[in-house]
Amino acid sequence: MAGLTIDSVTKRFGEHPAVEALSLDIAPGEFVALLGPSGCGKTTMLRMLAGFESLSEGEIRLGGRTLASHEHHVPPERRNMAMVFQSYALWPHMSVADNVGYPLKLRRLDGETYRRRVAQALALVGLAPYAERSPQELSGGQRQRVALARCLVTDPDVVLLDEPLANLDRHLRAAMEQSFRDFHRRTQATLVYVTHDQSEAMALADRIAVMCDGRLAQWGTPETLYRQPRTAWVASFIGQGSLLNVAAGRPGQRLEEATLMRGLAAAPAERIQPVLVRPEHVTVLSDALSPQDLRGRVERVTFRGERYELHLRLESGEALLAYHQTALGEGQQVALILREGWCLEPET
Ligand SMILES: Nc1ncnc2c1ncn2[C@@H]1O[C@H](COP(=O)(O)OP(=O)(O)OP(=O)(O)O)[C@@H](O)[C@H]1O
Repeated sequence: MAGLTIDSVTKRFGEHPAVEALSLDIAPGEFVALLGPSGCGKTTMLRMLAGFESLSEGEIRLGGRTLASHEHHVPPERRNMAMVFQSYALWPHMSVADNVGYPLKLRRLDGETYRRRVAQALALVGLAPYAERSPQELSGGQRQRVALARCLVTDPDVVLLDEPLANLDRHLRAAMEQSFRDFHRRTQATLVYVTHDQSEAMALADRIAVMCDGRLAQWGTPETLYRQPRTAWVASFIGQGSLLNVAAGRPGQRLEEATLMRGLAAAPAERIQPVLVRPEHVTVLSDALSPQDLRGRVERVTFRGERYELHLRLESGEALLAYHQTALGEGQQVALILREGWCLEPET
């Protein structure tokens, strides 16, 4: 298995850079997500990996081999990569088995080898009993599994997936996430998965590249992105949380309760360090307030089944999100303890 290197890749359409100086080192067999809002360049990057799009600058390598640079372009069919699209792209007039075997036919494979590889690929995605059906007779999730089987039949080094769950409903998406994890475990292929859905990326990927306006905002494991986001933009994109200004700490530092609470109590002019506070790190006390407490007013309460979400307003005017086990009245005053905060880089 070969690692995939994206080295300072830029793609311009006219003057506009869709991807700018993007570098990622992807380990062999790693499951990587490209995550970001619509228009940030995820699909363009994936299409450059597949070979459907040329590069303006930089280089893409698989193992030691250059796949693409400004001067050099290995065509898609010679990259040993497979791509799964949002739309499944199945042939409606062919059976499930023929759809899966199609890439082998293109490679002029026939006979017993052909039948064995199609059967193995269908078994891997749990669709062996559906081999002779037509794709129209399958559910959305089953069609997406046919598309997965079709891409793994060629035994690719790298599988590229472009929002493969976007057309499925929420329940089916959760079941399909498990299919993707199984698929990854069994094939050991390197997977690059494009999505704008942070919870999907967090659930699936070993590492996530968060993209913003064609650039890499942060590259790390789901845990790192959640606990140690670099900027307020990344923090707002991954999970929930509140942004407060405090007079303590420096970017990349974790603040413990005492320092955080002191830093919040300082004069407004001194509170210049942006800090992320996750809602699970806020304790809400609803009885007997004392004058030195940090206070907030409940503005909105949302029931989430296992807990309530409280949207609070601090006396400084800043908004704070907290979780709580019981419902509180809107307008109620509460005392707050912030147990932990993470210092962010100021936005440039
Ligand atoms: N063929 C093209 N010609 C001109 N501009 C393009 C082309 N393809 C993409 N772009 C532009 O490049 C930018 C990035 O597009 P891209 O499709 O890569 O974003 P994305 O993050 O995948 O978005 P989405 O999630 O909506 O698919 C956008 O501003 C888009 O308009």
